[in-house]
Formats: sequence, C-alpha cells, structure tokens
Amino acid sequence: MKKLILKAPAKVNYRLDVLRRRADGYHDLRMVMQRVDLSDDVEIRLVDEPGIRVTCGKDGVPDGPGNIAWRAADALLQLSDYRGGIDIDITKRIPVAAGLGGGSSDAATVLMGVNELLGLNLSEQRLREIGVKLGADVPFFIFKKTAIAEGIGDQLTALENMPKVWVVLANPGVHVSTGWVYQNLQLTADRPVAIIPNSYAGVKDVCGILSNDLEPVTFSKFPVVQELKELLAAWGAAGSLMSGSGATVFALFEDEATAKQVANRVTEEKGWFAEAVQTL
Ligand SMILES: C[C@](O)(CO)[C@H](O)COP(=O)(O)OP(=O)(O)OC[C@H]1O[C@@H](n2ccc(N)nc2=O)[C@H](O)[C@@H]1O
Ligand SMILES: Nc1ncnc2c1ncn2[C@@H]1O[C@H](COP(=O)(O)OP(=O)(O)OP(=O)(O)O)[C@@H](O)[C@H]1O
Repeated sequence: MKKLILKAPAKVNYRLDVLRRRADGYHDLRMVMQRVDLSDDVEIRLVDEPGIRVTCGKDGVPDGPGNIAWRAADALLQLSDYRGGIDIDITKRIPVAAGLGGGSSDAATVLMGVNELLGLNLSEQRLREIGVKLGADVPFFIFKKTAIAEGIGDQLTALENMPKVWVVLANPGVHVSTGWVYQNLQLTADRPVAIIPNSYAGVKDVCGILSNDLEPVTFSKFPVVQELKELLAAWGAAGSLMSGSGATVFALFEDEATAKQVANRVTEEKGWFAEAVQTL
C-alpha cells in the first residue's frame, strides 16, 4: 500500500489590502502571506477499493465530499486513469474557519501528495491552476514561500529572505464566514496602492507592513476580536493583527520566551486557543 503523511501548515496575512470588487463578486487583493509552524497532519493512502474517503473527526469539519480535501483528490482523479481508491485522514490542529487557511492548506497538500503518489507529474503551475478552483488561498500553499499575493490571491511573487519571527496565534472561539466578511466590506474609492518593501531586516520591519482591510468588518460583528488584538499589544507584542477574515489574531515577538509567556497567559486568563509558533 502506497501512502504519504504530510504536514499542512497554517498561514497568516502580514498585509491584506482590498483593491476592488470584481464583476464575479470576488475581490482583487494585494497581500503578504506567510506560512507558520502550526500544521494539520494529512495521511493519504492508495487503496484497492475505488472511491475517495476523507475522515477528520473534528467538530465543524465535514467528512466525505463536503471536505475540501475530498474535492482536491477528486479533481486529480478526474485527470488520471487510476482505478483504485484514495483514503485521506486529517489530524486537525489548525483552528477551523479562523483566518488561518487550514482547509486550503489541507487541499493544497492533497493535490501535491496525490500528484506524487499517482505519478501524475503535474507541474507546480498546473497544480496552482487546479487549486484556485477549490479556494483562493490554495495556490499559496502549493507555492510554499512567503509571497506577495495579487489577483484574488493566486498571482504569487516570492519574498525572499524573510526574517524568522516568533508568532503568537490566538483565537477567541468565534467562527467567521469569509464570504460574509467580503460581502459586508465598505470599499473606499481609489485608495493609493501601498508600497510593499522587498526586504525585511527583523521583526520591526515586518511590523511596518501590518495592516488588514477586513478588520473593521469582523470587529463590528465580533468586538472580542478587537479586544484580543489590543490585549496582545498591551502584553508586549511588537505588533498584532487579525489574520485573513479572522477571528484569529496574531502577534509578533522578538524572542521565544516572551511569545510563550503571552500564549500561556491568553490560555490561562482568557481560556482561549493560543500557541507560540515560528514562521516557516
Ligand atoms: C481571507 C483570505 O483567507 C486571505 O488570505 C482569502 O482572501 C480567502 O481565501 P479562501 O477562504 O480560500 O477563499 P474562497 O474559499 O475562494 O472564497 C470564500 C469567499 O470569500 C470571498 N472572496 C474570497 C477571495 C477574494 N479574493 N475575494 C472574495 O470576495 C468570496 O465571496 C468567496 O465566496
Ligand atoms: N479540511 C478542512 N479543514 C477545515 N475546514 C474545512 C475543511 N473542509 C471543509 N471545511 C469547511 O470550510 C470552512 C472554512 O474552513 P477553514 O478552516 O479553511 O477556514 P479559514 O481558516 O477561515 O480559511 P481562510 O483563511 O482561507 O478564509 C469550515 O466551516 C469547514 O466546515
């Protein structure tokens, strides 16, 4: 039996500028996306029994065709003459519907893993084209580098030599619908396009670009997310920002010890999910 066990990491958005609403309802963006060392485990097995089976066993995450990982496997099976089946088991560590791209990362990992297991030899570019049909964040996880992401998030340019940074991820337990956030965004006409530098010497430089146009929408419905952002700043973060459409807030730190202390404090004093991780 051929199998792979792969890590599917989370992401944070160091920057998220919404440029315009498009005719198809999506939005053109300019983002800086960074992978972090909090990962789901994705086990992919080729089995004799035809069909695709996805199990996860986590509240709020569907098994079977409702899972984005199932749809990723299906997209590749349609391109292959393989007649056996695929079993996928996901061990979920990334909070769900949290702005950390967990489902998108699982899907990207399945595309890369099934491509390898079935020997399909699809190029990275082809996998990214298949991926964007599953979700706007999927191509970034196939790209596997810190990136400036444009278009709907699928036009990627590498940002080389990003500093390794300690990041506290904290989530107050409210689930945010990405579609709802984009629908409720009030766009201001013709904003100047921000300059995104090409090099960053350390945490302070990264803090210089932190900004997310989706914050006001999520904050208005869930004030607790704004409180969490302000709390992390008050507890010594060099910078803090909501990731994606929320509700996860991330905070940047110069050193491991402070990051771990703050993560523990969030869990102990607030009872919320919090973890200190490094950027990848
Ligand atoms: C918030 C982010 O995670 C930031 O990285 C992404 O922009 C969202 O990525 P995603 O969850 O993979 O997005 P999708 O699953 O493709 O889209 C979810 C919903 O978000 C909205 N959406 C998404 C991406 C985009 N550029 N414009 C949008 O308006 C659409 O209404 C869509 O129905
Ligand atoms: N493998 C999966 N992991 C997580 N959620 C999944 C998965 N498959 C389907 N879903 C569904 O997708 C929804 C969004 O999940 P996800 O965790 O990817 O959101 P997110 O972290 O906010 O993503 P993004 O940052 O891309 O907006 C959930 O409501 C969940 O039911």
